[in-house]
Amino acid sequence: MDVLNFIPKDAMEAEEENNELSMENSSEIEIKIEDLCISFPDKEGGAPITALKNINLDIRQGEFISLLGPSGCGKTTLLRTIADLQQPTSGSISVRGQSPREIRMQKKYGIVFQNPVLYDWRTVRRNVCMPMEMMGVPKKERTARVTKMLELVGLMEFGKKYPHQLSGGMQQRVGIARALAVKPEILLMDEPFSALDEFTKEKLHEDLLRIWKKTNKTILFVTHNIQEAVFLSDRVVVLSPHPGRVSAVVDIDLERPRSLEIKNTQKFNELVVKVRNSFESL
Ligand SMILES: Nc1ncnc2c1ncn2[C@@H]1O[C@H](COP(=O)(O)OP(=O)(O)OP(=O)(O)O)[C@@H](O)[C@H]1O
Repeated sequence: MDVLNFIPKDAMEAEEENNELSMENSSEIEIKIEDLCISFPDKEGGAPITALKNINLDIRQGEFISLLGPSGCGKTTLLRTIADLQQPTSGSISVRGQSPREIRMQKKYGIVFQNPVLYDWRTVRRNVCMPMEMMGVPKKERTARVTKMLELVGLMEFGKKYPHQLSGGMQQRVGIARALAVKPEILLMDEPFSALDEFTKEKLHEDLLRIWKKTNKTILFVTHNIQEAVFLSDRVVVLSPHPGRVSAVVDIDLERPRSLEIKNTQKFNELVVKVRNSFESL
């Protein structure tokens, strides 16, 4: 079986039925970022480092947004601030009218990092289960939820394996299943595929789009890869460095559902050029 291509439709349909949010809400603003500035003290006693300057951005419920930019432009800082792992120096972020802290406390964020940080001594099932154990989800529900998530990411046959028995792409799928298992409303993904080879990455791109469509999550996806951002996103937020700021927001009006063939189209390549040309001060 080709694990990377296999995501059963039933699992996704079940997930869709379970989804508490309706597409009717899809034009609602979910995340509002206003005049956000973040500075860090300079470790050598110099002037503070301005990581982000005057960021203004509205993100709608159910959108797939990429934060794109070169190293040091503040992508991770912005994601961490939305996740309440970093506090604004000035300006504000509200999520569904609440603070990032309130949303984090309600477990409405799912976070996927570049390195999935799996526990080697736990099986795949028990890795996916772990956040639910910490939340005190009853065992019966945990078990059902893990099964559903493994179906969703195409790893049903690997539940009893340990992380070291999986490829990098499969480990990242476990990370996605674990993030989704707590039923987040918003998925925050920080360069989740950047360590993977191109073939695995492309398969995960297609599968991520299917999972996104079926679960109707809002996704914020950090990347420095222009093609990746264009292929996945509804909008690409282009960040430029020194200081980190939004230099453009590019609408990606490619039809959905998207398959890899779309990369061969003139429109895709025009959008890649448009995004590339929108960087400032590189
Ligand atoms: N905790 C911190 N203390 C001091 N400076 C920081 C801290 N976190 C980030 N910075 C600085 O803020 C700027 C933005 O960093 P950030 O990691 O958000 O960028 P990035 O776009 O995600 O980069 P990369 O693609 O390399 O991960 C950089 O100049 C970085 O050195």
